[in-house]
Amino acid sequence: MTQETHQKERLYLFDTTLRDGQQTTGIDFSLDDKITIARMLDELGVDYVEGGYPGANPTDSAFFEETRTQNATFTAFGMTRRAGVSTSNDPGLKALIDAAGDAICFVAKSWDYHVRVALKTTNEENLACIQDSVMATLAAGKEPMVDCEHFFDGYKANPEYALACAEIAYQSGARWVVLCDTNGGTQPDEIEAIVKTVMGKVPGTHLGIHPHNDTEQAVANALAAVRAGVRQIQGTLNGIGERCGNANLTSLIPTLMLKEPYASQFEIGVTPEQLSKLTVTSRTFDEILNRAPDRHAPYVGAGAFATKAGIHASAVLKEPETYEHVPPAVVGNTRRVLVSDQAGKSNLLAELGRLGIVCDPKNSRLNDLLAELKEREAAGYSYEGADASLALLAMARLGTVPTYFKVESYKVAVERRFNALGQEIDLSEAVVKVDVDGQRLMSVAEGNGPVNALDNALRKDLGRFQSVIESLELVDYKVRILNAGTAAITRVLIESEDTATGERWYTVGVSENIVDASFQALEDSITTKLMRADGLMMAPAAE
Ligand SMILES: CC(=O)SCCNC(=O)CCNC(=O)[C@H](O)C(C)(C)COP(=O)(O)OP(=O)(O)OC[C@H]1O[C@@H](n2cnc3c(N)ncnc32)[C@H](O)[C@@H]1OP(=O)(O)O
Ligand SMILES: CC(=O)C(=O)O
Repeated sequence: MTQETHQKERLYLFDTTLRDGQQTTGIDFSLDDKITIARMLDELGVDYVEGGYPGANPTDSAFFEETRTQNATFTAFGMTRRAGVSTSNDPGLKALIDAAGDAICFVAKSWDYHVRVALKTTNEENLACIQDSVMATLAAGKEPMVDCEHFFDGYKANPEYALACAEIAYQSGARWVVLCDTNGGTQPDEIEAIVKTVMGKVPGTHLGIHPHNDTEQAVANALAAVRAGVRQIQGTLNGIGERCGNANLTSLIPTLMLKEPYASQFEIGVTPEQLSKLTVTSRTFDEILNRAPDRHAPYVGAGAFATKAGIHASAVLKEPETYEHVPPAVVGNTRRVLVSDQAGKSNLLAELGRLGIVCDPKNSRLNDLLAELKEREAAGYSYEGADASLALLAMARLGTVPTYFKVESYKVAVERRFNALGQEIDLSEAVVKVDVDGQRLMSVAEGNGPVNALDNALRKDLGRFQSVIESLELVDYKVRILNAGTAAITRVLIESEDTATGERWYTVGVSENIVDASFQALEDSITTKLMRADGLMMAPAAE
């Protein structure tokens, strides 16, 4: 019997987060950001890290002075030599060649329309610009590659010229000729067909793809190009990039490693161990960008393996494969069964388990709790994102929750007045009366708004519990108005942190009155802190 050995083909990942990603509206990396992100990308296992455009701005120039990647090929980006100028007289090209880095990726025109309008030169001179720039890079001992800008649009307008640009780049010695869907409008079938014709001029082992996401098909276009023969993919972390973004490497990496026909045909530089860090990499990157991670992101979003529907949850708990396309752990994500108005008993039991609340599935109070949760959700509560409030409610209905303090009453006054200089002064003042161990405590506090004043007053004096809540901090406060008109209901979600341990939890309040809704969420937050300090409530398993 002969054993069939199957050699996988190598597929290369080229990351342009620090270059095309920097062209995203609203994203502006600092030098420190770039250094951190380059390290993350290197650890993730991509083959190329394109660091930016040395010479174009002080951050990129400094970055190239300070940074080296350990594993990935560190790449500078820039344009080919300017038309009508020799390579030795082009300061931009000199800055690129002189910059640290192992490779240079040139952006070159490949659409004759752009040559005429943007460069204002001849087709022949543009071909000479490509050739000279590649050869100068080789002469400097670096790896040249050429991003053929607008390749697909250029091919549709003038196929001979677009192909001539790709061919001259390859024949001059470019390691990679990268076909760019710069305006992002090309469809997967077109990509596949056009790449196949380019393969007649440049072998697939030297071809790359750089798709943009303007029709939300950058990932599909990258995969179409791979099926047609290219062996390098350019993309970014979390899909950032000019306009609607680039091909999302955070989605492409697991697809290439876990899905057919790619998984059997190709290997990439990312190991299964590196793949298991994908979720943390993606979320850390969002943290650097100072934005909330997309809950619905494929593979890595908090909702990517979250099950809400009762019928699904019941099956997932029997065998996860029933509703999961891959096991969440392979990408470092976790399974989550949510409790909401779509839930059944299976959801509830799973979530109670995650919150560390032990409950016999036959406990008759479970059905009552589920019914109450659904009624509360109908009234505006949302427990999906408020696990501490859910835990408190469940513990109260299935067992007991200690009464640490009882709020007898509270009052808030909001005042706007003008001082002697005519300056406007906004003042909020709250008075809270609480009963702790039969002793009435009254606190008065001011704040920059009624909710802040209330929070300050409630936490000013909780008697013997005061030292326990000292490390409690509110880190986020979200208000949502649930229906329009005079009967509007307000839902308040509060995120709290124990600054001593770094633990965070979420509580919810709902009322026709924003102050009352906030007060409910604040009370739940403080009770959670006290119960955790007493070991009566666990921190939930990580999402
Ligand atoms: C498809 C892409 O994503 S390409 C991404 C390109 N990235 C960036 O542009 C970001 C960084 N860019 C910059 O900081 C600046 O544009 C610089 C420093 C590169 C150049 O700045 P300036 O010299 O002021 O030129 P400016 O930006 O106004 O115009 C670009 C010039 O380069 C020329 N040019 C554009 N592409 C190319 C190319 N591939 N090869 C040769 N020349 C080119 C244009 O014709 C234009 O020349 P002109 O000034 O004679 O009209
Ligand atoms: C080079 C590049 O970023 C593009 O053509 O889209």
